[in-house]
Amino acid sequence: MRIVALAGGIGGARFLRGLKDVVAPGDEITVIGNTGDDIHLFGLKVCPDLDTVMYTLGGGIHEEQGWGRAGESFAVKAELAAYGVGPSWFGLGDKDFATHIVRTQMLAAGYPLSAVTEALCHRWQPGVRLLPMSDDRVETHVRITDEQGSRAVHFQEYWVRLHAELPAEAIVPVGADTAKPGPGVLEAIAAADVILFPPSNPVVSIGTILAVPGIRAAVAAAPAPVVGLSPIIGGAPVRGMADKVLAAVGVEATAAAVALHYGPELLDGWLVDPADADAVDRVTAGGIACRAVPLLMTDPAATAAMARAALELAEQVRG
Ligand SMILES: O=c1nc2n(C[C@H](O)[C@H](O)[C@H](O)CO)c3cc(O)ccc3cc-2c(=O)[nH]1
Repeated sequence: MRIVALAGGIGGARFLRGLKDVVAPGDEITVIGNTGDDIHLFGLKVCPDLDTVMYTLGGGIHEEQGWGRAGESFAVKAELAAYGVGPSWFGLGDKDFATHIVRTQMLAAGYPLSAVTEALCHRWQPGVRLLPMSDDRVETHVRITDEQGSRAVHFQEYWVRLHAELPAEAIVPVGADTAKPGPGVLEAIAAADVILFPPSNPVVSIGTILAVPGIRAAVAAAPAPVVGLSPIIGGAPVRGMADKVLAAVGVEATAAAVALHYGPELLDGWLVDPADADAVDRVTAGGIACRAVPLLMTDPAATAAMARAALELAEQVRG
């Protein structure tokens, strides 16, 4: 079976680890990774969501954080600060720097991001094919208003330095409108037997992937059933600040609202947590099959059960 998942960072990567546990030998998992979180720092290109998937599935992730490497040190970061070279609010560790140096070196040599990602994954062996949503530069910016007035800040500054405390007035994936789907992306979607939307951020992760011209239409037209898992449990995001960016696009932070935001032209099935069982009728009425199953990824067994439930729902809705 060919499974395609559109994934962002921490939630998506953790879900994929459970998916790997439940697929049969010979099944192929292709991950279309969000690159809108990418940021250029110290002359290096950092790809947080691609790296989180690669490190999580490759066994190098800092488990509690869900980003960056396990067993990190921050000597380079301290030296940069000693030179007064910022920003200091983004925690790049010494091991992580090597990834960004290799990536930037390969990009400078003319390799596209997709080839760079393949090369990095050759070391990490994540057990999935990780495709950037695009080889073109897309960077999500957030419009905010504070004492300096109204301005756009890079998503990472909004998320990490500002802790998403200010309302996000608009979310702009800069470059998305002229970006092309990365190599293999549309082909993987068309050839998929199942397409999954893991519990990633529906706006800045999966929404950004769908903003690349051609990808949303490809998912909508795909013969495969599309099943998503709610990132909202009990009316609140499990982690991160998804409610802040949902508000920016006028979507309430509920399990039902996110499903209807994707819409029945994209989704065939949607899983909600039992805490949101009241959403089942609303989602079903919206033309999307809906089931309530435990969605808290408390441990590998729980995550595997979620992945199994998603694949089962896909078979039930397969038209
Ligand atoms: O909250 C934080 N998130 C950090 N993240 C997480 C990042 O902001 C998120 O993973 C995504 O961009 C949101 O999904 C990093 C991710 C990387 O790949 C590399 C470095 C960082 C550093 C931080 C950090 O200092 N604080």
